[in-house]
Amino acid sequence: MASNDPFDQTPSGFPDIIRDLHTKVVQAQPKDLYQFCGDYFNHKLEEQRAELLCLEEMLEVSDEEVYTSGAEDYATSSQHTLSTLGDDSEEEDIVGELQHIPPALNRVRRTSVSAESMEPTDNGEYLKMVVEKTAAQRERIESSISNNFLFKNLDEEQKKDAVDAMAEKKIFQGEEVIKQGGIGDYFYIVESGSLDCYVEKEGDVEPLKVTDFEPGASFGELALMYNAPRAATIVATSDCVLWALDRVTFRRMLMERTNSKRKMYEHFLEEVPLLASLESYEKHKIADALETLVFEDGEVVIRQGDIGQNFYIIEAGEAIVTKADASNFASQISVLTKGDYFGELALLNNKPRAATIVASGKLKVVTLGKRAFVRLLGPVVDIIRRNTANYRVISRQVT
Ligand SMILES: Nc1ncnc2c1ncn2[C@@H]1O[C@@H]2COP(=O)(O)O[C@H]2[C@H]1O
Repeated sequence: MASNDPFDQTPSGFPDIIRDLHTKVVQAQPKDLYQFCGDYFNHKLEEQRAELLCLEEMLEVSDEEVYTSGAEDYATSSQHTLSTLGDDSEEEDIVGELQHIPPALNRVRRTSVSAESMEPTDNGEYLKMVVEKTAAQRERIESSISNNFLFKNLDEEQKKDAVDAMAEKKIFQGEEVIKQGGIGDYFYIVESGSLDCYVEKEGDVEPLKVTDFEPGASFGELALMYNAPRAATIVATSDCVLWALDRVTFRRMLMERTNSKRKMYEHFLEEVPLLASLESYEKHKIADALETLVFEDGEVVIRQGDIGQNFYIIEAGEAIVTKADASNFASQISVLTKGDYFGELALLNNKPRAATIVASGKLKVVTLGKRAFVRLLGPVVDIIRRNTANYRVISRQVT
């Protein structure tokens, strides 16, 4: 007779997982149990993903490719695994292991990777992903990431790790790179081509295009950051070259900073009137690109007549706007406070700065470069243009 005890259905392996977690909990005595358990499972998922990526790629490439390329890299961490590849029974074990991967995880995307290894760090704490590539490919990645805000504050060593870990992915027009609801495997940077991003909400007749991506843009971070299903579908609108960064490297290198920047600016950006019509995801992308600057009382932020490259929003404090007439007589036009913006005219019309802005007391601003201004504030440029009409009125009053 079939047992009614639900614990009889416990999948094999589960008690071991719980026992291991239990041991770790007893050792760490965490204050926040849910967070600790969440972190534990995330870590396990990352380890599993890293191993699977490595195993899959090794099974795909020929032995010759594996042994000849990056032999140094394999010498330590992967030697025992590689040395088993020639042995049929061991290879079956590896294949068997892969077959136990949940089907969606098993659908790891193919890249034009010739060989890939996981390299132990000096302190042996984690493994680094190394995807073989040519000097020309490295140069192309370096140039692509130099256009991307998330990579801006990495030190040289971290940049090298990122370049090592990236894999080139060629996409044809019409191809779907990410499917909403799918599992997050890679974070992507666009080297060339363009892609559209669609979100389908429950009850929608069809997916809605929410944004598009051009060279220098990146996408695919959400599922990796939050261990959530893919939040959007991304389709190439032309042939594209993308650089794919695996989930483990992304989380180790970029997640913390991205997360903390988005959190840091979240509240402030919600309160900026100019950005009120933007979706919260668009505000997150703005947060990625923002830099905070602090000016002391009397310091000039922008000077009339200079060539300007930046756009500013006031985070705290006040700024005084003055404009000089033809005889160089300066009059105060207005006072800007928290949430107000300035510096847009020079970016919109490629002309020198039309006024001088000076800090009145301590002034904290966030700034966006011209490229980010164009890319991220595109949806509100009409509002900005409409607002500039006011300046013309003010400037007529002054002159
Ligand atoms: N409005 C949006 N909502 C959700 N994701 C978006 C949106 N616009 C762009 N995206 C990107 O689309 C990606 C789909 O995969 P991810 O959920 O991993 O990460 C998502 C974001 O990088």
